Amino acid sequence: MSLLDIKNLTLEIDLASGWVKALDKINLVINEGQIHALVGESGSGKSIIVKAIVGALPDRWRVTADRMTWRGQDLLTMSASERRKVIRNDISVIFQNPKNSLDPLLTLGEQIKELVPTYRLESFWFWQRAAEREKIAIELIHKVGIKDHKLCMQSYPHQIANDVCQKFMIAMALVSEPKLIIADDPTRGMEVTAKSQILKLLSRVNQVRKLSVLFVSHDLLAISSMAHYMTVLYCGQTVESGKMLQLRKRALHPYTQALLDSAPSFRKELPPKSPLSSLDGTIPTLQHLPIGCRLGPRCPRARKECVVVPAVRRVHEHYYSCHYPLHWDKK
Ligand SMILES: Nc1ncnc2c1ncn2[C@@H]1O[C@H](COP(=O)(O)OP(=O)(O)OP(=O)(O)O)[C@@H](O)[C@H]1O
Repeated sequence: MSLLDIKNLTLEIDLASGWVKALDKINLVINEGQIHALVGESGSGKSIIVKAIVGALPDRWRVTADRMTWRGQDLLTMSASERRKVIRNDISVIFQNPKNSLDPLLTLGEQIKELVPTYRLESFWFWQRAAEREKIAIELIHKVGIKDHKLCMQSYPHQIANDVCQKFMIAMALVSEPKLIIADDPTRGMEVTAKSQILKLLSRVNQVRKLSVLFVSHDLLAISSMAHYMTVLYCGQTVESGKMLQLRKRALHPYTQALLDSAPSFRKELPPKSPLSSLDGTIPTLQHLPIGCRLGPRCPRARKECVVVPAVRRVHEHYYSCHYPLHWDKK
């Protein structure tokens, strides 16, 4: 059974100009033990999908879906408190800017110890429990590769470097022994070494603990070597999803291909100093969404049929939404 199963998730936002569909029939399935990459340009709706999963959207926004289940339980019909309980027990989220997610007035040690769930404590007396919390926190801090646990635990969020803070967030995410970690662009703005350390850490967590990871990023290159499965978003629509290797080898959607082509490492035949290819134009704002396939105005293969939203098609485990997919030219 899949952990998370989302079918046709639609999110409408009320802007000054009226209601707009920020997410339009999004599909996302995450299986146990899988690293799933959710990829798309800035503004494609990755963060609001994360917020929709954990139920952190403003109440006035309209969320509908044909199916949105967590381990078979329907998230949409659950009461707010039931849903909070499910999320607290099973899902941990790591946000883009780790320092914004921490309390600036508490030391890191105080914050991680507070998160240790009581079921992980064996002692009865509170002073023994405090020591147990400390032990669990230190173990986790070491596990994520922070050597000086004392310095880390005594520091306030503003006193530590961003990459150490992100590793610490991963330690915090592991405290509750979740089934799924959602990492919302955790390496954004980091330099290459720090980025690769965070990626390796998440990959190790996945292998050692069999933990599922939903890795949200606009950086296809960063995650392509670690993710098993990938879903590509464009402007609030799912354009393609499938096994990472399959998508890299034979993408069917022009947008996925454009993303792959814009990453130098996927183009081995590229002569030095030649320009990287990219799609013309930019992602539209919510106020100016094109009708039908939202890639239409930027798509090199667009034809008149593209004013109708393409249905999801399936080839084995590979899903795509395009009237004129690559390699399948209509006569
Ligand atoms: N609170 C909000 N009010 C109005 N529109 C919003 C709000 N939050 C997000 N949006 C809009 O929803 C769309 C998707 O935003 P989202 O932050 O999910 O994109 P993203 O893919 O995560 O981008 P990034 O990679 O930059 O974080 C954008 O057009 C954004 O302007």
